[in-house]
Amino acid sequence: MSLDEPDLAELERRAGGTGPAYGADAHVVCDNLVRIYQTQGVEVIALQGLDLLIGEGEMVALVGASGSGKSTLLNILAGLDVPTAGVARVAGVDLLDMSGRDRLRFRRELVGFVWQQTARNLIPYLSAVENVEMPMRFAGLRRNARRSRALELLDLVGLADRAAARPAEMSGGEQQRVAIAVAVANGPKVVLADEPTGELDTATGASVFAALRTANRSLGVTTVIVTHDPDVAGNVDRTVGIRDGRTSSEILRRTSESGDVVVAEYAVLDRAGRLQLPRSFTSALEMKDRVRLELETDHIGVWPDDHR
Ligand SMILES: Nc1ncnc2c1ncn2[C@@H]1O[C@H](COP(=O)(O)OP(=O)(O)OP(=O)(O)O)[C@@H](O)[C@H]1O
Repeated sequence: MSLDEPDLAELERRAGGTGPAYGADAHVVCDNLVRIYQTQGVEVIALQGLDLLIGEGEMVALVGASGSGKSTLLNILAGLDVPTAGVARVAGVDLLDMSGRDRLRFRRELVGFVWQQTARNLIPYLSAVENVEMPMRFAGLRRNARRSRALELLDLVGLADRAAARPAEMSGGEQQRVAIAVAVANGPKVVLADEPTGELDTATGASVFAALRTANRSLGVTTVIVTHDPDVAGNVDRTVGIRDGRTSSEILRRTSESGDVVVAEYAVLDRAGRLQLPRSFTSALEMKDRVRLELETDHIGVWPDDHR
């Protein structure tokens, strides 16, 4: 047998089709994720086979109309809700196959949260530094180590001088920045933020995004943010659009060689080759039910059905 020829194990692997699994290297994997809610005999399909891969250390925003499934997805990634079918994996942990104890450990050690309601993030009668220390207390870190790490994290989010302030003495933006320090206190692998700037004005919201970005870059923590903020694409690596419980579009932010930030929008092509055309495009050309496709050398043309 020549050296170039595959050996038996390789042939078996190819025959069995057991190549690397979808998203084998990704830090967050959603593969054909389905979540169906049953309320009073009525079924609501909140996620309809959603695919999403997020790399380690990436900062991604999830956007989409109200009811498109963003919070459902975030709650699943947080280990707070269980999908009906599909695969959901975060930092190597399979979220469909976990005991109650594993789930608790996952939520305490591997993920950090920032919620929209500032009051849900912080304990009102504790100072900023005591709030940041709280998760480390649960994790059993000693007092001195806790205090110095908490002060470091407050410095990271630009609040070194507010360590002694209680939540009521801080602005909404400052409270959310403390909440980011709390979320990363125990060194989670992933930070999940649900509308962290939802209650803030644009300028204050920008300071919260900046703090999330600093935490993401300096700690290397994968960051997923649900937001309605229209300017978010300029603040994150990738903006994923969710429509009707599926990923439908992506906006990528890249820095060109000359240092300019280039933002480009793409439609998502799923593994079955399905593409969701933007509603504004299909309605502008009155496309309905079916379209005609033509393969050109470097693109595919899509025309309205001319036999209607
Ligand atoms: N606990 C639940 N029971 C029944 N239906 C639910 C439940 N949670 C969400 N849904 C439904 O699932 C769908 C997706 O909801 P979800 O909250 O994930 O959307 P969203 O994109 O986060 O919306 P918003 O931007 O308004 O928060 C909606 O139709 C919603 O009514």
